Amino acid sequence: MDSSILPVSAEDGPVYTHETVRLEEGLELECGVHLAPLDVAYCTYGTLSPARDNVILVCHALTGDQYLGEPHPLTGKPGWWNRMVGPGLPIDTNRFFVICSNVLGGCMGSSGPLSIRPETGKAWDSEFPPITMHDIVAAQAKLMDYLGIGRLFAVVGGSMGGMQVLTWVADYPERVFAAMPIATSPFHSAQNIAFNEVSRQAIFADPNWHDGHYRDFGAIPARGLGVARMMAHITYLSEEALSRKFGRRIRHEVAIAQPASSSPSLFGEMFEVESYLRHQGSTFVRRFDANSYLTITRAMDYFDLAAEHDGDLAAPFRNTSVRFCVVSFSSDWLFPTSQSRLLVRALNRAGANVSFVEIESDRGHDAFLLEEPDFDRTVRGFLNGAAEHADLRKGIV
Ligand SMILES: CC(=O)SCCNC(=O)CCNC(=O)[C@H](O)C(C)(C)COP(=O)(O)OP(=O)(O)OC[C@H]1O[C@@H](n2cnc3c(N)ncnc32)[C@H](O)[C@@H]1OP(=O)(O)O
Ligand SMILES: N[C@@H](CCO)C(=O)O
Repeated sequence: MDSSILPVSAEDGPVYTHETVRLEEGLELECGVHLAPLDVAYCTYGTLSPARDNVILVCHALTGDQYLGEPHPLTGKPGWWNRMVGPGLPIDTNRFFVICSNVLGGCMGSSGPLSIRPETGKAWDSEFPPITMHDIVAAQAKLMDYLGIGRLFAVVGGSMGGMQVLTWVADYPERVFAAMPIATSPFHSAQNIAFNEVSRQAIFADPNWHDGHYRDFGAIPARGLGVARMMAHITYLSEEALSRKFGRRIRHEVAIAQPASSSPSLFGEMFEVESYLRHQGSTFVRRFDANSYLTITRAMDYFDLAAEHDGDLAAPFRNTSVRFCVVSFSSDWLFPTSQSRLLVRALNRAGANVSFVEIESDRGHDAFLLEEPDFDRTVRGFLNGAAEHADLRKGIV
């Protein structure tokens, strides 16, 4: 293993890097397929300590990627957590070395439907094998092996990122010191599977779907994927947030732009909220692949930690030494606080060291991506407190 690719002090290298590693040995997936080679695309922020003990792995959500701190290469938009990760920010890169990798199944450089299948020389497209949260985390663990990082100081993530956090602790308990699952759940609920299914059906209904081989036809199911995102985006917000942003306002320039007609038109006027959702749908299809969307939503649907342990959610965490901080948002109706409470109760039954914070916010599920001072204080406090504890323990041992 060549560990020299990582800067180990500020003088040794840049504070931001992005790379893709190709692991020829590949990965044995839960479905039985041996996926080789395995590509993992990742970004790092900050500087690795000489003892390699300051690593925070940030796990991204369904349509996130490794560009949490830097502008997105396709859209040019700021990194999705650039207000959270950086020098002096709650996840302080003056202290911590942050790694974020594109999930297995994703479309930003890690192995997924866009990758070339060695046997055919063509992209996998819709034939990419089904994956689970365990596979996603196993790919990250292989990246950590490659980088020579044995133990993570912390694993942090929101939404599907939180599912990965829990999977890390369940699958690699000895490799995690602290864990922060945010706006997440130990299982994907029936309601959330239902929403995912509507998104998927929107994609399948697009005439450009072509059974997932749309790229062979030089097409993409943009309408279907766009509608999928529009629908999903509603679930990331809240009634209060939508009312505050748009109310029942009409988008006048659209209404005025309608062609003159003697008969009244059913859609002569467009509500601001309609325009907003169309914008969210159309910008999304420029940066995301439909087969990746299907692959990852299915991995979320399969996620149910208790079911894997005969219904006992405490089982995967029994006798864990990991310190947890579970965070939920009061207006999140996609991953409601009740699901975080279930998790916290199970962690308590398992004898885990766990704290729980429900952040008061009326901005719904995506609040974890937005400016929320109480949330920032919670993240900063937990990570710095855990770091002090880690240092203290080092002194004792
Ligand atoms: C953890 C992860 O991995 S997540 C990473 C995935 N990334 C995302 O989900 C990003 C997409 N999501 C969003 O943009 C989410 O709405 C949020 C919550 C993250 C951002 O929220 P906010 O900052 O409040 O932005 P808001 O929801 O108002 O959207 C702003 C966009 O809507 C557009 N917009 C606002 N009002 C209207 C309107 N009436 N008509 C058309 N467009 C509109 C803005 O121009 C802006 O466009 P841009 O993003 O292309 O610049
Ligand atoms: N905005 C987030 C929501 C899901 O957590 C995403 O697109 O991944």
